[in-house]
Amino acid sequence: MPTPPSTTAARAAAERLAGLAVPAGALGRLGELAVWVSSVQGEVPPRPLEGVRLVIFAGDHGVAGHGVSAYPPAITAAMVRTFVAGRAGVNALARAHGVGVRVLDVAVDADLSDLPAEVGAHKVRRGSGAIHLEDALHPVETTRALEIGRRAAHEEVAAGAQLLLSGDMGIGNTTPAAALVAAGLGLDAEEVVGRGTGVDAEGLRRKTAVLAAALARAGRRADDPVETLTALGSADLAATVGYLLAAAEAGVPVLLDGLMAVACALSAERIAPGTGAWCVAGHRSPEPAQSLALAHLGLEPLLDLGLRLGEGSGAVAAVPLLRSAVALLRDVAQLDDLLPDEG
Ligand SMILES: Cc1cc2ncn([C@H]3O[C@H](COP(=O)(O)O)[C@@H](O)[C@H]3O)c2cc1C
Ligand SMILES: O=C(O)c1cccnc1
Repeated sequence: MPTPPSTTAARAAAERLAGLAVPAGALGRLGELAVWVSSVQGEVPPRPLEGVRLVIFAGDHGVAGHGVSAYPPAITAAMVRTFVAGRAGVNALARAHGVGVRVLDVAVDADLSDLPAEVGAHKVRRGSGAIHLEDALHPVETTRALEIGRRAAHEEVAAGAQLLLSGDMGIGNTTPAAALVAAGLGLDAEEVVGRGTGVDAEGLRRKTAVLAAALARAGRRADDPVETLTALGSADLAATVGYLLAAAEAGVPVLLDGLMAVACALSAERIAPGTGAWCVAGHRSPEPAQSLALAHLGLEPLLDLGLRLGEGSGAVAAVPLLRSAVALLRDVAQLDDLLPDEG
């Protein structure tokens, strides 16, 4: 279990915030955010956030062959190549905001061995199982995927990361991610299903049926969070869970993205209660399952832009807000220091 963020630092940060040369409460959520950064860093004022790193976990999903996405599975491998080339949506945002990007092929159903070796060095399998028909993974693969994600986080922390973001790439992945949320919160398919890349009414019906069949197939196995990953998740989602678990254990804060990141944070919280305290929510996705999971974790997203891209984009877009919060609590004078001494 992760140790909680420092309450001593949070108290001292709240005191510093209350004394700033601004009207009480005028910094709104930026003030709260600055206090949170202090508490996860254990430092007042908080340190400027250097080493902000995004790891994108890529993989294919058997359900993508069953009409649950508006796009074909071949997009997954093409987008992995695009991340490596620096030309995806999240690359543009990451360059604008000084965020380092790394992509890992955990379970893409394609041969990407021509890409730099580190991309596919820990590939678990080619595609995860179609969860309405079969388990996503063999239990040994779940363990391996969790370990790959943990290792990625440890490597980033060892290289100096002070804030970690996770990204996703995989056509069809909003289906297993919604299944993780349904399993974690005891909800039905209809309550968690969303349009993902933009399926039409017929697609939404198919996706709901796939989700309902998957949840029925998993049955009581959904009561156990690791079994849930095996039955209803995927290798790339399990790796993301491992990444979030390791970040919290290392005491490194996490900025969450959309549905996949938040479904994995919910899974991580089920495995190791307290993980969510190390997370802040970057944005609200239109996917209902993301809002349901955020509410359960007690997280209120910073941005609400109608963004439904994934890749870590909503987290990267929120990085300037975290940096703004830190700058305010570090650099603004104390009101008492501006006033002439009395007496
Ligand atoms: C060109 C393109 C780039 C993307 N980047 C992220 N996603 C996002 O959309 C997919 C999930 O939605 P669904 O479950 O409906 O397939 C994932 O690949 C996710 O990363 C993309 C999707 C497309 C088509
Ligand atoms: O919530 C997300 O991050 C999301 C939604 C739709 C498609 N891809 C990602």
